[in-house]
Amino acid sequence: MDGQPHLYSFPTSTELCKLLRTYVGRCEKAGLTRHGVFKIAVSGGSLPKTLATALLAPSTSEDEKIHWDKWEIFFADERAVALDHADSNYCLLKSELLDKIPASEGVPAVHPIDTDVLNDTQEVADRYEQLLVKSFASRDSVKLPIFDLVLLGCGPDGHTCSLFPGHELLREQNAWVAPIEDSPKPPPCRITLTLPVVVHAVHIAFVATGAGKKDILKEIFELESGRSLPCAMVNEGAKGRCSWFVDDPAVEGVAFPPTPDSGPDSDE
Ligand SMILES: O=C1O[C@H](COP(=O)(O)O)[C@@H](O)[C@H](O)[C@H]1O
Repeated sequence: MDGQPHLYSFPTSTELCKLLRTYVGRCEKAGLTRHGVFKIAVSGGSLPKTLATALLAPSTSEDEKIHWDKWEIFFADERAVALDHADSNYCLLKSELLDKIPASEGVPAVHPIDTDVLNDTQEVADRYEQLLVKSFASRDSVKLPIFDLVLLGCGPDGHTCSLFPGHELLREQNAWVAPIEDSPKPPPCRITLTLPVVVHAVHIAFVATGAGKKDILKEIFELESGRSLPCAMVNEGAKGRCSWFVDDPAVEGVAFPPTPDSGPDSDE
């Protein structure tokens, strides 16, 4: 695998969703081969809707089939709010995707935050980290958890998860999950996977669609000033394990380093 992030650009989000499904399916297969389950961390924002379109479409072949009962779903970041709150990433994923999975296709294991301690964001983060320790302990020597796939969004300011530009959390090296109480995007109190955990995953993929992402993608991929943005730091840390799924409006006029292969992770 080469040392650069892969960039897959599609005329429309319909085409993007088709390839995103193929990519997630390959990541799932690799996870199942490796350890019999598929451990995925998902983001909020615009991602759950796109992911739902990709994954809820009927499968056209056995290869395309999603084995939901083998999925363990974690949250790349979460807002410190009740699970039925409009700001909750869990709530969003549930309404967009989880509630729509046909029962006959199996039920994924979903790991939301512990909402008993919402008044203490550090404790919410600590408990989520403990959950990861338990979930990953039997497999790894748990220096860092290794997700099979982390699915990320790219905010218009270059943030990803709840890692914001210039924030001290970008320097966190020890915690797996960290609290943030001064998020520049509301709500202020959140928890997030830290950068070392995100870039340690087997695969990392960004999904960014729409003309609203054009300026920030230009900065991330073309400009020196973009190198310190959280999304660019993921690119730098994950290199060839990182893929971007974008539509044409999101990358109009953006010059990218060439992607050397013909399809998502075709070298695996
Ligand atoms: O606040 C958040 O924003 C980012 C980006 O969202 P998008 O709507 O621009 O895709 C998201 O990835 C993150 O999970 C969420 O908490």
